[in-house]
Amino acid sequence: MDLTGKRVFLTGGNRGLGRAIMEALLSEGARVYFCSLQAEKGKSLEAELQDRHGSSSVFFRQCDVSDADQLKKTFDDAVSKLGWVDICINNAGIMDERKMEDTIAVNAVAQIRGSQLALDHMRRDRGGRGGVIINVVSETGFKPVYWVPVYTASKHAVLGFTTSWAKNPRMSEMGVRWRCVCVGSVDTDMIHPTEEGQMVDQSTFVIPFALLIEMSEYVAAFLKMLRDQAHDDVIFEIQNGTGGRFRKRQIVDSDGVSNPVTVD
Ligand SMILES: NC(=O)C1=CN([C@@H]2O[C@H](COP(=O)(O)OP(=O)(O)OC[C@H]3O[C@@H](n4cnc5c(N)ncnc54)[C@H](O)[C@@H]3O)[C@@H](O)[C@H]2O)C=CC1
Ligand SMILES: CCCCC/C=C\C=C\C(=O)C/C=C\C/C=C\CCCC(=O)O
Repeated sequence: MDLTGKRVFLTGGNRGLGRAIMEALLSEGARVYFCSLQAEKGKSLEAELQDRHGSSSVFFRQCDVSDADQLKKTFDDAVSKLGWVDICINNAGIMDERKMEDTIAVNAVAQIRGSQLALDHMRRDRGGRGGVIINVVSETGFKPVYWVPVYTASKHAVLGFTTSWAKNPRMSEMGVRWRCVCVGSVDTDMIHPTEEGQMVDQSTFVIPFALLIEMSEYVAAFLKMLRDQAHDDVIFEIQNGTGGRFRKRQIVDSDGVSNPVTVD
């Protein structure tokens, strides 16, 4: 897919992974509408990026994605500013085991709701132009991680939702592709818990620096995934040093590989 002129809706764009992807997409000639919780940071980033890429290339609106009404109004505003949305990136997320409801609301419900808004807008069978819906999940979407069980549950939810929609037999008629970005750890604010309790058993938590993925590798892999329209697979895994790859989820019996069951 040529990204020039593509119209992108992105949640959580003011820092971390979202910001890096937004800047890369703008450099590729895409136009991006982004939202985040922090109004001041978002406004100043919008001004900085408009100076660099042009005033009609990037738009910001403050939005709490866990508020259904705010998310709908923000998505509608993106459509009105951009004309339409080709690529929806549900990226906003939090990690704090003390805030179970918030974690599920932001990481799972808001990504699901964002996907539904995008699908309704993009569906060719209902007059839309088609598009791609990308949910930024995590490796925790398909593996247990004992430091962060609630966070892990929220990511499993989005993986289940996304792979289920992608299986809909009418999806090619709808003209929509689905992706789950399942990335390992990238050094952003999120992976540095500052308060006791943000993770379970923080005392045993050590960041294995050798596993960290460089932001530049994350961005390159993400763009590779976006350009690749050939794959039916939904899960795109990004691990340190791999450059990213599509993969299937398998359930393997405890006696090894005797009877692997591919579930997507
Ligand atoms: N950093 C990492 O190692 C990994 C991150 N991820 C996922 O990537 C996504 C981005 O994470 P990072 O950039 O690392 O984190 P970050 O903490 O640097 O950025 C999170 C972004 O989400 C936004 N956000 C949070 N709550 C929001 C809300 N209620 N409404 C609107 N925006 C909200 C923040 O404003 C911020 O822009 C998250 O979904 C995270 O779970 C996945 C795997 C690994
Ligand atoms: C490698 C550093 C671990 C930092 C964990 C903190 C937050 C991670 C959030 C993510 O979404 C990252 C996704 C996966 C890494 C988490 C655990 C690694 C488990 C290692 C393993 O058993 O494979």
